[in-house]
Amino acid sequence: MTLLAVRDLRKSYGALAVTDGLSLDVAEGELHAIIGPNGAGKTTLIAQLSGQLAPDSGSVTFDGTDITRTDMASRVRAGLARSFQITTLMPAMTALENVALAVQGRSGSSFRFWRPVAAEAALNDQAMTCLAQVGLADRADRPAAAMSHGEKRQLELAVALACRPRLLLLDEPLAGTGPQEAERLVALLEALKGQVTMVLIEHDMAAVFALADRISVLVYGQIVASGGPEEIRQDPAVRAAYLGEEAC
Ligand SMILES: Nc1ncnc2c1ncn2[C@@H]1O[C@H](COP(=O)(O)OP(=O)(O)OP(=O)(O)O)[C@@H](O)[C@H]1O
Repeated sequence: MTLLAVRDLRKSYGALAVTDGLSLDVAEGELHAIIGPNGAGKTTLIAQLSGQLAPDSGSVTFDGTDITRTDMASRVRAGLARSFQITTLMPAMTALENVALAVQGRSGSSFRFWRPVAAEAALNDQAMTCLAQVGLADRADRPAAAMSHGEKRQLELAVALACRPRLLLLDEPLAGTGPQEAERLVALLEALKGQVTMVLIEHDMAAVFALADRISVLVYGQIVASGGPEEIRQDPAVRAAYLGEEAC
């Protein structure tokens, strides 16, 4: 089943068509990577999918509903969440508190019928589940500011998961991480596969080809190829436009 369908999306800055008639289908359950050279329009596309940026024309449909003109908060409530390059962690708060805040944000007033102590316990339980999902259960009491870069990225993922997304938009999750941190994050994303549909933008090609079920290649604002990792690796147009022989 197609969870996210993008049709003929267009966004220009002056004469520069950054998204140029882009169409894309993301199937429920898959990890769909979007790759492309610098300036191809990947971040601009994610911004339009998350609702941060309005397209000039075209449509975005999520789970059968047209969300092209829906704001970010409504998209998050509908199950479309974005992580990385946007999440701001509260540095002085612990990992648990950061995630609990996100759980509370998603739940709205649903905890108000509980006694305060029980409400806090339920909130923390849910937050702990998200921390455990990203391998940070033993860091629950650590302030975000005291965490390593890689741990912060894991925590951002836990915050995104607290929104219980059906589709997670991941914008360069490995950026700025060292080899060991990157390895841990890749293992984490691998473990999340199947639990949540993911759209991944990532420059680390080894990670992309290891993780993706399908890859779409974005060049000059258009998807020039979509397919499984092997298909994309062998595609002559992709090799010419982007990957380069040394990457194949
Ligand atoms: N607000 C803006 N105003 C004008 N031009 C912009 C704006 N945002 C992006 N651009 C231009 O649009 C093009 C695509 O940018 P975008 O950041 O989406 O590419 P990208 O594929 O994510 O690149 P990278 O891989 O380097 O992150 C670039 O040429 C960029 O300079």
